[in-house]
Amino acid sequence: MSGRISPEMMRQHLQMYLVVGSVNCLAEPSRVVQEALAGGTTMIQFREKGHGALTGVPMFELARQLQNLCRHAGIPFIVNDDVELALELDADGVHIGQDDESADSVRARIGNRILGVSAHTIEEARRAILQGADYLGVGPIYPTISKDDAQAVQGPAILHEMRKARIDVPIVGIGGITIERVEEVVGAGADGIAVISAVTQAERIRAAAAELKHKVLLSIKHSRMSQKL
Ligand SMILES: Cc1ncc(COP(=O)(O)OP(=O)(O)O)c(N)n1
Ligand SMILES: Cc1ncsc1CCOP(=O)(O)O
Ligand SMILES: [Mg+2]
Repeated sequence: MSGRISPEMMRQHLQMYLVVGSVNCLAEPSRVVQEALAGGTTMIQFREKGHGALTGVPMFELARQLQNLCRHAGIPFIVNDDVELALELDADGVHIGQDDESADSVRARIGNRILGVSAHTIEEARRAILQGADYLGVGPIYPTISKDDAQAVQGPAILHEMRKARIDVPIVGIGGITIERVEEVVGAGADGIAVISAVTQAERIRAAAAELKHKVLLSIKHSRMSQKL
C-alpha cells in the first residue's frame, strides 16, 4: 500500500469485520473463513487466542492459509496482537489493545499498514488517534462469550459519547453483536460491526455473514437519512 489507508476506505472495510481463530470455529477455520468471505465479509482479523489456541508452525500455517483466502477475496487481513507475525506474513495490518505494545511503537514498526486500536474511553480514543490508529475497536458493547478478560460491558452509549466528543475516525463496535443489535450499534455511531460468535457459531456461516452485512448497510442508510432530517 502506498500511504496510509483513507478514512473512507477504512470505513468500508469495517462494515462486516470478522475476528476469527481456530478456538472460535465449530468447522474447519479455513472453511469458516471461505464461507464468511462468500457472504461478503469486508475484513478479517486473525485472533489465535484462548484455550487450545495453536502456536508455532501450525499457527503460522493457519495464518498464511487465511491470509491467502483474504488475498483472493481482495479484502484486508489483520493480525491481532502479534506484530512480529504480521511483519513476517506481510499482513495488511495489526490490531492491538490497551494492554498490548503501545500504538506509537506499533505504528513505527508497521509503516503504512492498517493499525486498529481498542479504546474504551474518550481519552484512550484520543491517544490512539494521536499515536497513529486508522480505526478504533470499541467494546464490549454487549456481553460476550468470546473473550474471558473483556472489560465491563459499555452499551451503545459509548459510541454516542465518542461521536459527541468529535471523535470522527472510523470506529467498529465489538462484543456480543447479533443481527438484532446491528441497527442500534450503527445508529449510535459505529461504521460497522466486528463479530466472532455471530458468524463462527452460525449453522449457515455464509448466510449469517450476508445477513449481518445487509443489516449494516441498511442501518448506515437509515442513520444517514435521519441525520439529514
Ligand atoms: C476490532 C477489535 N476490537 C477490539 C478488540 C480487542 O482487542 P484487545 O483489547 O487487545 O483484546 P484481544 O482481542 O487481544 O484479546 C479486537 N481484537 N478487535
Ligand atoms: C475480541 C473482543 N474484544 C472485545 S469483545 C470481543 C469478543 C467479540 O466476540 P463476540 O462477537 O462473539 O461477542
Ligand atoms: Mg490485544
